[in-house]
Amino acid sequence: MAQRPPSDIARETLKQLAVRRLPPTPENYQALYDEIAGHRSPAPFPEGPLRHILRIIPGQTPAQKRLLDQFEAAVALHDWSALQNVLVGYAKLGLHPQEISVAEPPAPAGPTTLAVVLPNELAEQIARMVEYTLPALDSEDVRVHMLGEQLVQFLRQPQPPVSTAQLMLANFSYRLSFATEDQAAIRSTLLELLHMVFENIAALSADDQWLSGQAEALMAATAQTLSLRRLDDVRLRLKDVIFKQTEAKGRMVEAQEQMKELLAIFIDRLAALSRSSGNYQEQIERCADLLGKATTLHQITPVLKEVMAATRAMALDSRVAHGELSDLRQRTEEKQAEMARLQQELDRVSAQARHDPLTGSLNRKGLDEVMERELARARRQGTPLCLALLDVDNFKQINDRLGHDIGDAALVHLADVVREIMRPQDMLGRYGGEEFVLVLPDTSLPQGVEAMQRLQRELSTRFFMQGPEKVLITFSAGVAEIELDETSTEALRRADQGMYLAKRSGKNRVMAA
Ligand SMILES: Nc1nc2c(ncn2[C@@H]2O[C@H](COP(=O)(O)OP(=O)(O)OP(=O)(O)O)[C@@H](O)[C@H]2O)c(=O)[nH]1
Repeated sequence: MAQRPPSDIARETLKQLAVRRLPPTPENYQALYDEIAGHRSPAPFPEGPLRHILRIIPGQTPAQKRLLDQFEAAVALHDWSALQNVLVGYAKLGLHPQEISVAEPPAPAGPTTLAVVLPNELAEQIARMVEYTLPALDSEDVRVHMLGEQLVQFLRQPQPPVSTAQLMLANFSYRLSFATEDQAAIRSTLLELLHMVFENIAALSADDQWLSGQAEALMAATAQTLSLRRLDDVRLRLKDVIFKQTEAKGRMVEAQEQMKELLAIFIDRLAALSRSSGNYQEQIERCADLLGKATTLHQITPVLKEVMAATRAMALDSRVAHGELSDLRQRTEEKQAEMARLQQELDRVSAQARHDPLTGSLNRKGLDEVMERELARARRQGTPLCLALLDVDNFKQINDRLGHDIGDAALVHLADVVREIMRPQDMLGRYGGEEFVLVLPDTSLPQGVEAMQRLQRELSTRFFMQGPEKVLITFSAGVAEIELDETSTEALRRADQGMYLAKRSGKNRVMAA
């Protein structure tokens, strides 16, 4: 079919616009034109959007500037293949950093291909930061891990170009923002769940003061944002709760068993009693019958004898049964009284619990009280008071290698050595999982540091034996002397910082804070 000249098609298009009463917009004109011409016109060149891109792509280095000029020319000429070359040029800037010389700040215009590269030290710092971040993210988020690993790999190449690093960092941090949002949501949902569990424990144990007290403490701990220390606290308390619940359940099962036994004996006795009274009834009826028929004293005498014997046997049986039953009742009452006493005792001791059940050292509550008491005394008497915070070194390894129970035993060993080595007036409290606080009255900072170092030396000579294996337990510690205007919490925070420094400086050492 012969092609119609464009002027013809244009005329026809205008006519059709009028005939079809279409608004004369460029889109309607284009669509009608295509219809009449019988083909689709090529899409217009996107000059506007491309000029927008032109304004934002980097053009600092001479190489970038050169490519920018080429980009502008390609847009002006509507030249797709020139544009393609420019894009390939940009990609190469990032792909071959070794061909690009360092230029920071950018060198004056020149013919060589130059790009700004990241100083190696900075690149390494960023790489490490990304590396440290990755384990904290959800391992199921494959994309963020992949982007992170690519970024780390790229940053560890010699002289990574800033522009590529910037792009990769932007991609990674975009993805990271979702991942961290997810993490925050997971944490708060977990906290809510924990909170619900604790609420449930509290509701179930409303009549047990100790349990509901512990459950309240757990609820308070989970009402705040999470920190490792708080989690440790929650874990320890939960351990206590589980222990107490298991113990209480065991006692209940035992009591139930005893009650069942008593009831079984009781039923046996009742059955025996009704059996013997049934026999008695029969005997008496038979005797009454014989008596009715008897006409002589001779005939009556054996009947009377039988009645007497049956009555005596019945009375004896009743006495025995009565004796046994009152014995049973007494034993039941004693059991009940003992259980009530045990429960009261347990509640009383638990309510006042100041000690950690594992190591026998003070618990947080006991420690707080002791610190306040010693602080008041030190202020009254004008004597120095030191707080030392010690954390067992590499304790996770002990747990992982020897098991949690042996880990527990190691903590008990440490507490025993502390009690043996330190002065009687020094007090030991368990602050968290493998963290302990020592309250050292009448002790200046140098003396406190000296005392803790002595403890370290002694601990290294008293091995924690595991069969034939000698397990060496060491710790890092920070020591703070409480200042005049300071609270014990503030001093403890300083000691914590000292301990942290001791860990950072290689562990098994004591730092004054
Ligand atoms: N067996 C036992 N382990 C506990 C107890 N409380 C805390 N832990 C464990 O102690 C370990 C502490 O590990 P980290 O905080 O990594 O410390 P670490 O291994 O001592 O390392 P550093 O402190 O850096 O020397 C964790 O594995 C806890 O599970 C406890 O009561 N018994």
